[in-house]
Amino acid sequence: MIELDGLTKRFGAKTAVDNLSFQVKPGVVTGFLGPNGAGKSTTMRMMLDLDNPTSGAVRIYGQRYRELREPLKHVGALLDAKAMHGGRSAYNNLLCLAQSNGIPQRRVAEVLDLVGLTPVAKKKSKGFSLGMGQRLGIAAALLGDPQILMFDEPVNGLDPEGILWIRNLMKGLAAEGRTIFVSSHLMSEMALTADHLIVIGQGRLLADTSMADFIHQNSRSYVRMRSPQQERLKDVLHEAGIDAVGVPATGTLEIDGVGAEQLGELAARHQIVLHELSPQRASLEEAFMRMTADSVEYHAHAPGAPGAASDNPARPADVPAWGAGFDATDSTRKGGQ
Ligand SMILES: Nc1ncnc2c1ncn2[C@@H]1O[C@H](COP(=O)(O)OP(=O)(O)OP(=O)(O)O)[C@@H](O)[C@H]1O
Repeated sequence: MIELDGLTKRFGAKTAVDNLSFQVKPGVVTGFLGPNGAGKSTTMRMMLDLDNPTSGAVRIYGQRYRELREPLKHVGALLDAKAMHGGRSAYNNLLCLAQSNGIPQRRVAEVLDLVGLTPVAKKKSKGFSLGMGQRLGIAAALLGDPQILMFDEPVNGLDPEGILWIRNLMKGLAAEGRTIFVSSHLMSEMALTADHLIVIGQGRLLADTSMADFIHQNSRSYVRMRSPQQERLKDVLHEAGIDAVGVPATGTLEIDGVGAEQLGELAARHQIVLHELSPQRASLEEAFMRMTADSVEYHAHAPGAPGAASDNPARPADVPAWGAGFDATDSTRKGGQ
């Protein structure tokens, strides 16, 4: 269990983290989300005592991180995969960490095997690719077999097989009763991995809720209809007092607040052929963009970019335009740090 109580961090006039209070509980994967500059990394650094809070506190098992004896046995963290000593081999990097934390040497080979780096264990880590560096960082986090694991952008640079591997690893570790806290910009990945979400914007807590509730509360669900008799269908819906919004790009109608069953039966009564009748479940990305729209500091202004279009009411025009490009551009940026 990790507890944050009124955690605040100011850099001069800038309040990076603003009175954050939440708990990260064991047995589930907790995702940590927020737009660029929201304060995620600063929060994680304070959790690990790498930065001092301006006020407030973080408690891990009721103690500060720096008060933990042999901390790697309690908390494993991947914050910056480049933190390794580049001139040392993967094996020696982990061996140094193990020795300074009273961890048996045999554990080094175990974690290298676990992350798939055994074949390059003797190679200097400065020659590692981004993905190999991530795996080495994850190996370091796992070294002390800790109950708490914190990962900042763990899938950054990993190939699809690596992404699947870390997803299953995190879920497996949570199923063992460990506390898993993970930040990522990859919304689709977060939706598959996290059970619970902490969302921050401009340093402040925006949500502390289950994944299902977050999506439910922050997004619109609707039914999509497509028919070769679109105009007739529109008229029938209109006569029934049902508002339908046309989406020219897809040639579909979108209907809020009426179930697919009712719409299907209405169409059938009027002998209208349907080519599509599908309830739309909102994505985490959409819910996230709706919730954080007001707290995004760095807006992209790409004319015509996905998300800027106003023809789809599921993604309103006031939502920032970094929609589909967000994952890719941001993980690249992170990787360049
Ligand atoms: N050492 C520092 N000195 C001054 N300002 C800082 C420092 N570290 C972070 N900040 C500022 O604090 C805010 C929060 O930054 P932080 O890196 O924690 O955000 P983040 O949510 O991790 O962002 P991203 O998703 O872009 O990595 C930003 O405005 C950042 O510029």
